[in-house]
Amino acid sequence: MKLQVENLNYSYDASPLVADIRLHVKQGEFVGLIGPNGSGKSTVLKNVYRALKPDSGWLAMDGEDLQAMKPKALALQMGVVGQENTVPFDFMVEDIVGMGRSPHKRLLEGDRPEDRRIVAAALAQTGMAEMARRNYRNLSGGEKQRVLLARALAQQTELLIMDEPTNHLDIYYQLQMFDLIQTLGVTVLAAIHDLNLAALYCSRLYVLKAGRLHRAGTPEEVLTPELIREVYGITAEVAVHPATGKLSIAYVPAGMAQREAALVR
Ligand SMILES: Nc1ncnc2c1ncn2[C@@H]1O[C@H](COP(=O)(O)OP(=O)(O)OP(=O)(O)O)[C@@H](O)[C@H]1O
Repeated sequence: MKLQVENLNYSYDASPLVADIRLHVKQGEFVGLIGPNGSGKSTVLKNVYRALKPDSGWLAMDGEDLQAMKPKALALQMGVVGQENTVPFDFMVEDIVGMGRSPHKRLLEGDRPEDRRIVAAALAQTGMAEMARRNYRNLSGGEKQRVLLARALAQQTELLIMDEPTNHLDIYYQLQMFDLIQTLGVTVLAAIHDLNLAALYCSRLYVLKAGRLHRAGTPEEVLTPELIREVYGITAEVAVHPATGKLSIAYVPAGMAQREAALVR
């Protein structure tokens, strides 16, 4: 399943918030969307998963116009792990994960043994099996995030759109979640804040700055100290880590850099 976004423009009010966004995710690719707070990552993703309607632009999955797709057809092909993780009612964890099966069922059809098996597998894969009967509302932020991933896994789509899917997770579950997603071999577009995680898992990155695409390329092409300074305004050292063979980024706080400079003088 490939995803194409061409010349996406979106504004919440009169001034354009994201403009001329063009991004492509090839079949099976894990692509990251990075950029500072407020740069428009969620806005782009919301246009992709149709929580927002583009002012203009063309978005497609395998060449099929996303905006013209019926909701059920879309839900069979695109799973979403969004930032918003509140639910209005008292649902049990397994109920929420079970919602991932609804696009696969006919109207009012109950759970089939296959659905129960898939839900149980998704709960096990995300380490939530023992909390299956807990009230979702009483979970921690990280546990909720794992439930929402489990729901997306139960949906069994070929494309996953994820908005900061690991921001509440401890480091074990951050790695476990991305490892798991990688082994699924599905196509992924994910907004990611942690540049080290992005470097570990993404084959390509798109960098947003103030609603515009600032750079695109492999982590090695994109995550240079110069770009990190341009986009985030901080000093960073970037090296290939011998243990992973991937880029590793160390941030140098401004105060520390000044003290170092003073010592050298
Ligand atoms: N419903 C809305 N109405 C008006 N402005 C909005 C709305 N939602 C978001 N914005 C603004 O749009 C800008 C981009 O927000 P967005 O959530 O897309 O950024 P982001 O890159 O995902 O940020 P973060 O890293 O903080 O999650 C922000 O300045 C935000 O305040």
